Amino acid sequence: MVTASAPGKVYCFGEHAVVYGEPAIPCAIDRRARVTVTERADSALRISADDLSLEGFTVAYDGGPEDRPNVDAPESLLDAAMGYVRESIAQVRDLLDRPEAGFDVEIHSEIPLGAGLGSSAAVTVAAITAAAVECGHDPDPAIVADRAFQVEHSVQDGEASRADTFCSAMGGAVRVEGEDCRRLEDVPTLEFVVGYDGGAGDTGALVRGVRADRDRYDSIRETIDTIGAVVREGQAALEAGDRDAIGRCMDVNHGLLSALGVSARSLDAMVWAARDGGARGAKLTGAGGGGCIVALGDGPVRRALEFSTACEQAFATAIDRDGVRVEQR
Ligand SMILES: Nc1ncnc2c1ncn2[C@@H]1O[C@H](COP(=O)(O)OP(=O)(O)O)[C@@H](O)[C@H]1O
Ligand SMILES: C[C@@](O)(CCOP(=O)(O)O)CC(=O)O
Ligand SMILES: [Mg+2]
Repeated sequence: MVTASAPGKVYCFGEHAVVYGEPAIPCAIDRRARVTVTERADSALRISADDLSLEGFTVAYDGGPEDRPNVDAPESLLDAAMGYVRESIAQVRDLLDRPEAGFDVEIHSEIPLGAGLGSSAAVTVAAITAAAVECGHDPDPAIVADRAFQVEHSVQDGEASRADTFCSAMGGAVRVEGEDCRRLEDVPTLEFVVGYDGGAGDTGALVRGVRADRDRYDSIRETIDTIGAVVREGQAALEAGDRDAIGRCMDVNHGLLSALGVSARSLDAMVWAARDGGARGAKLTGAGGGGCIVALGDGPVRRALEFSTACEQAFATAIDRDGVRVEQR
């Protein structure tokens, strides 16, 4: 039995535009998904996920060619909920050339689902690591990041960048531009507050919507280019430790994400509540549509968010310098 954990993330800058080759800078945060994997004597896959918004359930796949789950829930719901774990196991079977390997997989996560904090990447990175280590193979985090990207790419119908998965595997602040992924070592300790509206967005659908508009409108292509320019300014601000400049870039980035159509009334309300509470900058994080915002600030910002009717939960968080970790083997 092996347990691995991997962090969620916030985007300082660059979500959505990163899908089209612009740079992005996500930061790992101190909220983790923990996945425990035990190899089975047969080739079945049994997944237990008690934090799922569908109230938590266990599904078992028989591992045969049909490979259908044995629980009574609509297939589309199960596929959406379990796709990341099934594909993670498929990647490990491929990596280790063990197509018949069977596993019990148990997931516990502190990261709200579909809220822009990268729960899917964290679950995927932790599941791949735990399953590989359980089979006696200690994978390099860069290999895990690449395999986890393949998972997100396939589950999200080809609509994924390497940003979330690389960040979760490596930890810290990272910069991703196409295939070029690296850690940023000179980023100061930043105090973030996350505001969560209790809702979620559909990452695949939101990315497809932006892509359709980008194919149709020059203004959307230019907005995406401009997000790239903001990320470059934001990187310089981060490396200089200039919090006012970092905050300004976050504010501009939020405006540009609104222009792409991926914000929401609740996200805008939380962004303004955070700014009213003294945040140096605030923006939505992740795919948008609902879920979380990230603000640069501390206690007063958290309290301002708690008073906002749009906000269901607010918490302080910090950059987690650790990426994926084997917790128990
Ligand atoms: N605790 C969990 N247990 C099982 N699956 C999870 C868990 N957390 C996340 N997932 C998977 O990730 C999906 C959410 O990913 P996504 O829409 O990309 O949003 P985000 O990555 O921003 O949280 C969930 O629908 C589910 O498939
Ligand atoms: C919109 C996007 O840039 C980030 C999605 O982040 P999240 O899954 O909402 O946490 C998509 C991607 O980079 O794969
Ligand atoms: Mg995701």
